[in-house]
Amino acid sequence: MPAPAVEIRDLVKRYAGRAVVDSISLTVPRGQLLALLGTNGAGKTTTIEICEGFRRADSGSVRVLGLDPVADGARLRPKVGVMLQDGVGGYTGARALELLQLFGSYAAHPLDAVGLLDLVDLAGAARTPVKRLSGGQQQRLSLAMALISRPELLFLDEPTTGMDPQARHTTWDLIRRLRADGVSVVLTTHYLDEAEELADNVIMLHAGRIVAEGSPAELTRTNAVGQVRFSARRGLPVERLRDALPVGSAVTEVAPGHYLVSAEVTPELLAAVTSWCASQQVLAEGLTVERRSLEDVFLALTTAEGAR
Ligand SMILES: Nc1ncnc2c1ncn2[C@@H]1O[C@H](COP(=O)(O)OP(=O)(O)OP(=O)(O)O)[C@@H](O)[C@H]1O
Repeated sequence: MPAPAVEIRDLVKRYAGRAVVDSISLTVPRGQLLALLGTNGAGKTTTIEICEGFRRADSGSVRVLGLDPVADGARLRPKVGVMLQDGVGGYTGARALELLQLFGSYAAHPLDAVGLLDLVDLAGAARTPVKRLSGGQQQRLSLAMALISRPELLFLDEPTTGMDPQARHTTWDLIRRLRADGVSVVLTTHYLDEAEELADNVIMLHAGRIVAEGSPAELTRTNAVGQVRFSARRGLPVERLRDALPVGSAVTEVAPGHYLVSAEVTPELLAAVTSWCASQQVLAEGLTVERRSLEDVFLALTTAEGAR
């Protein structure tokens, strides 16, 4: 069995005595995509830059494709693609295609630079100096630079920040294709829909610690209470409806004739709401179900943590 793509145990990184990564452990199995979510300054970039060998840990162990990112850096680099937050920062004088070809020249079996530029929708900008590319175009070039060496593992630091919606969707499709080809991916993002769309697993970081982890479905199921709304005549006895629902449900008349049920949303819950209404000769109109998104879970967890 090959070693996991990434294996981190009890990782600690301190600046001026303050732990900005505070005893984090995680594993990314081969071929999977992990999304690291977190508030600003949560420690996402620090964690992945330690995995990339750009920063050193104060304690804990980090193995990337079974190797030590610092001691085995020379063996690891050809296997790993890295997209930094400011990926083309140092190369603004070069033209897009030239820069990509330069990166390809470092790799043993590079992808074709022209084809790759096309894949990230930059064929028309091949001869444009990098400094004249828009922010979103620079991001796409930076992604191509991470891909040209055919990496086994990709680190993408906020890959779609600054992209327009169309470019984001193109990038998501590309990431999905890479993942389908067996490439392992670790990405950081502030876009919770991005994590929900792409990730096998999500880790939420706050102030250097993991506050939640699981698949997007697990996180939204286990950490979230959903909502059911409906309209009916005013003044229904909400306590009696609540008593007919699973323990932990709450029912309020939020405005005259408008009702809100907060509970874990299951088929049984909906059946219980509608059958109670039927028993009262009440027609529940405009019944809607709102499942909590990853964003709701994230806000709830980080707000609660922040308040401690
Ligand atoms: N070289 C450094 N020296 C001192 N403090 C640093 C250094 N690098 C990062 N930090 C601090 O470490 C903390 C974590 O930063 P990091 O960049 O890892 O967070 P992040 O989760 O990637 O944040 P963002 O979402 O804002 O990019 C921050 O408080 C940051 O100010």
